Amino acid sequence: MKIIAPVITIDGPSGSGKGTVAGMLAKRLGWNLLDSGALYRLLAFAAHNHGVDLTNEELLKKLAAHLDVQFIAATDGQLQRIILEGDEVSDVIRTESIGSGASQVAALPAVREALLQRQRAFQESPGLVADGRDMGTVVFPDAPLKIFLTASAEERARRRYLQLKGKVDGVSLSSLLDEIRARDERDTQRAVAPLKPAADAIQLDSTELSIDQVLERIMSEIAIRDIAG
Ligand SMILES: Nc1ncnc2c1ncn2[C@@H]1O[C@H](COP(=O)(O)OP(=O)(O)OP(=O)(O)O)[C@@H](O)[C@H]1O
Ligand SMILES: Nc1ccn([C@H]2C[C@H](O)[C@@H](COP(=O)(O)O)O2)c(=O)n1
Repeated sequence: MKIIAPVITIDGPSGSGKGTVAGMLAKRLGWNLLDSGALYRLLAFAAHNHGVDLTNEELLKKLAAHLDVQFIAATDGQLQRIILEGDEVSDVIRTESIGSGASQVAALPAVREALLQRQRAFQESPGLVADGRDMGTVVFPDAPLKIFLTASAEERARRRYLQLKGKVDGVSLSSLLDEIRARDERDTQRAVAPLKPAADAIQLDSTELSIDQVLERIMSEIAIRDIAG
């Protein structure tokens, strides 16, 4: 009999801290990690490299189905690495402009369909922590623990500003806030798999919480459910 590995989903808007918390949680539990946003970012990046327009649903669907990508799991000294067509792209896909492109391609139903099985394939023993926008609603609807992580747009822009300041030229708090609001609008208003909490998700507002406090809240929900053995 095949044992189905448990999944913890963490969904929420950009900058709420999903990726950070998902990575820490996966490490603490010794589970696999799915950064689903990276797949949409990789597609936007690959489209740019191959000269594919971000509105060309047919070509993007083909590109998504054949995306040559490798996720190399984090080790003690190193974060997860992402390799696209043989090149390391872990950092270059993190810009706000690739994020915006990802949000555009993610609104196309054929693209989401093409990436669905690839995401579900991450559900392997001993368990999976998956972060994104539709992990709890569409990709892993049976997950035993679903978190919907939020924070005010102003706090999310502030976090992003601190993250990019000194690394990216010309970064400004007000333009980051505008970009975050535009991405929220596109991700929540699209027709297919919009960003929204699953009916059975636990909503956690991290505006006033540290990363460690968020992690401990999630650990206590795991303990209550006795999910991680
Ligand atoms: N609770 C928190 N308090 C302060 N800073 C935080 C908190 N959570 C995350 N951060 C910081 O905010 C920044 C954005 O976090 P992160 O990339 O995890 O967000 P995200 O929700 O995954 O965003 P995206 O969806 O755009 O990838 C990072 O620099 C991270 O260290
Ligand atoms: N499950 C997902 C994950 C991501 N997206 C889209 C929407 C986001 O704006 C974009 C980039 O994601 P991020 O890396 O910032 O988490 O990708 C989605 O539609 N569904």
